[in-house]
Amino acid sequence: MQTHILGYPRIGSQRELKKACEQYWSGKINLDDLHQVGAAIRQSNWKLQQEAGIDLIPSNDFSFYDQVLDMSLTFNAIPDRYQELIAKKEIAKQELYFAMARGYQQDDLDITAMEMTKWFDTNYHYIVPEFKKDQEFKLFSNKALDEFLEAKKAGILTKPVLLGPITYLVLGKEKEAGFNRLDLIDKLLPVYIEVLKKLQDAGAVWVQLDEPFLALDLTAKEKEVYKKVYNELKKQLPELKILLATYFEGLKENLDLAVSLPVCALHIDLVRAPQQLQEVLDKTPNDLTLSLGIIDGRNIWKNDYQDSVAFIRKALKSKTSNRIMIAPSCSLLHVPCDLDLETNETVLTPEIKNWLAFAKQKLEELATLKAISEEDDVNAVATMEKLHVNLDALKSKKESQRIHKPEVKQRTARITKKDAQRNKAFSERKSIQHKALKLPLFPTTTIGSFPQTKEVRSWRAQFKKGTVNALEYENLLLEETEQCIRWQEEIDLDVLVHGEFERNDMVEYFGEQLNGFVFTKMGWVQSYGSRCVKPPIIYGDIDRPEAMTVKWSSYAQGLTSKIVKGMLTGPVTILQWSFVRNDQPRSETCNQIALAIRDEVLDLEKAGIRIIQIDEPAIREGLPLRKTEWQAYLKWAVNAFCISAAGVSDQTQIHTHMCYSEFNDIIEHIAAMDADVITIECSRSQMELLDAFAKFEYPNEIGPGVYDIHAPRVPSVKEMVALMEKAKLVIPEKQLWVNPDCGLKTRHWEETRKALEAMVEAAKTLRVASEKERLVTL
Ligand SMILES: CN1c2c(nc(N)[nH]c2=O)NC[C@@H]1CNc1ccc(C(=O)N[C@@H](CCC(=O)N[C@@H](CCC(=O)N[C@@H](CCC(=O)O)C(=O)O)C(=O)O)C(=O)O)cc1
Ligand SMILES: N[C@@H](CCS)C(=O)O
Ligand SMILES: [Zn+2]
Repeated sequence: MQTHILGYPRIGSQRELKKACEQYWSGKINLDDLHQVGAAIRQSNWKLQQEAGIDLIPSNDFSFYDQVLDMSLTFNAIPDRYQELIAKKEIAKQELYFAMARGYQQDDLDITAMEMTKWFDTNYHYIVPEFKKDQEFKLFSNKALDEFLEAKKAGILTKPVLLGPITYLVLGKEKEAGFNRLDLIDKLLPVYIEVLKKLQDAGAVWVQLDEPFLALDLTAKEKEVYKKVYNELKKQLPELKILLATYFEGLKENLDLAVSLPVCALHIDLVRAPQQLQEVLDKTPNDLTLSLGIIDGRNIWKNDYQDSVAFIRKALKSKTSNRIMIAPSCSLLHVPCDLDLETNETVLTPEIKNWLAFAKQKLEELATLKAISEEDDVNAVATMEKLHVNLDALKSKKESQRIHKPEVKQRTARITKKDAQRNKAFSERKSIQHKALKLPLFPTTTIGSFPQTKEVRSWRAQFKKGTVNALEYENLLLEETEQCIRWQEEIDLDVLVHGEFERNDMVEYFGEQLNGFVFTKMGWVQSYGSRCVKPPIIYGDIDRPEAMTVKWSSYAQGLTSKIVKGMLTGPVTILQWSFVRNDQPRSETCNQIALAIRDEVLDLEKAGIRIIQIDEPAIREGLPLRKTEWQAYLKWAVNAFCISAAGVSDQTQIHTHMCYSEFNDIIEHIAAMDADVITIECSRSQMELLDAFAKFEYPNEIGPGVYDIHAPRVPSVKEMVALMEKAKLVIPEKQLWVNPDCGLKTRHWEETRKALEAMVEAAKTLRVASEKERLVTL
């Protein structure tokens, strides 16, 4: 039996990659320096796995930005707009790669970045491949081979990891009409084969092809393409051992297809879909190796050895041990690097730490599981000891007094339908709110955060270190908030925000203040590119010991006669972006958070805040990957949002915000959230996302993002007016707000100011145009 992993976190345990990339982008280090950091991370990851005794160590799981973008560069799937950059400059591949990820605004060039979207149901974002009708592919980057050779030089024969061809195509987008991207497979496959041949010639024995789509709902055409592709690979590369990796879901009705593909090994996710083991065993041909994904690659709880060993032994009854591999369920990209770095016992108590395993600890778990499962004498001392230590940790968690709070459980049990309903319908609330708020047509606002400057972050870092005391820290933040309010008044925004300077992150900040959560110091996980998040850990029943944001919002409101919008993160997003307890349904945990947020909403209202935004960017990402499970999820998720929002009076306006979402297939549920105003990220899709709202005749108000904040570029008034004119074609103007896309926290003040000034001018231009139109029709 062999152990292997599908991928290891590549940010470095001290976030070395993030720091090096950002230094490179700001010109502080050169390309060689950056490459050295990358190489050091790879070496360290390989060594760690070697030391832990992992049998089959992956390579090419490293990436400077994103593994999907790596594939696009490998196959030369470079959108045409970058040709100008290639032609104009003798550009290094690495620079072109970053330009594709982040856009390029230099030397008179203004090239937009490629789109970014969620990686399945995770909080990781990938760069969406762009395909055109006459798309050609050729080998452009040798990254997979280079990294294989690099590891080989270090004495490790790795298993290179590539995104499988079908998943790669499905993850992409047709950028013009008239073709189906899956039909590009005939052009793509020869280049895949070229890459695989090179790896084989260089000595690779195993190659892992990630095909998570094989575990999702497939069309007949997709199924056919799976057969065609893997048969062709077998024909062209009969000697190469392909490990086909599925994860994030069970194979279900695709099982027959999966086991019929002529590959050497099939990896299945037994954490998400433990029930599939028996059927998979029944159907797996003798010569197909089965890789059991038994350690949770998406969560941070210690593995249950007893359970896992039972799974492994069950598999060993059907198959010989040389046909079994064990592994984490998916790449460890989604968990933090190393629990050993959590040394501050006041942040993470030893009791709770003893329940956890991060990536490095999961390697140890894997090796231990192999040792236990291969032990013939089940009473052997070493085996029993390891099992007992594990059992003790799990028992300590199960019985801990810290987890269960009867009053919290009783409160969620008492939730009624009425708790999730506003007093009056939106049609009536609308005029009550308009009278109370007196906002102009096309009201302007922002999504909440303003630049989190180095200074703001360093105050927080110093406060956490103890070199700045609580009062000094608070005063610095209050000053920053005041400047932010003055600044918004000056540029004449209609609905102001306090700026979110007090927040390290929109989820971690709330986690830190709620009971039932613990957080880490070094538990970073890559979110996109160099950006990381530190998900809090929900270990027990959740309640709110005291108000969390009222101080900031009411201070900001006290500074101005304009309306300041209160700013909260919603229950589904807090749930989705945290590591969640695994001893009760997610819906129950979500309801507990919803009640805590509801209390905060009511406290904000009491403190005189008249508009409250409850951000729910993760509602769509939380959708189950299989459609049959959507309804059940949407029911509890939307209900949790409603519970958090519905306690207010009709006069109080509730906003929500979502980004990276497509709404077509869930629009009725978005409508059921019944937020008075929804702001959505729209600029990169040129307002196309509004079509879903238009088709549904969505009655509530909408703020489509009028400019992309992911680049430092300042948009012109003209282009924002044009985008809003486009919006007006599908949504009545009385329903429309004007705001940017979200993410201003990642920008600098200079470009933020210029862009928002232009945005306010755009709104004013729209108002004048609308008044003219009104007079003409009179
Ligand atoms: C809206 N998005 C979010 C997602 N998930 C979240 N949990 N939160 C989100 O906001 N998912 C979808 C999108 C993803 N988008 C982003 C956007 C931006 C970031 C980001 O900026 N991440 C920061 C880390 C933020 C943070 O925690 N900051 C801390 C500082 C931590 C730190 O680096 N400290 C330094 C010392 C600082 C100093 O001295 O100056 C250190 O420890 O060395 C804070 O503000 O206190 C990032 O840097 O990557 C993420 C997702
Ligand atoms: N209020 C948050 C939403 C991000 S999705 C922000 O502006 O950063
Ligand atoms: Zn957002």
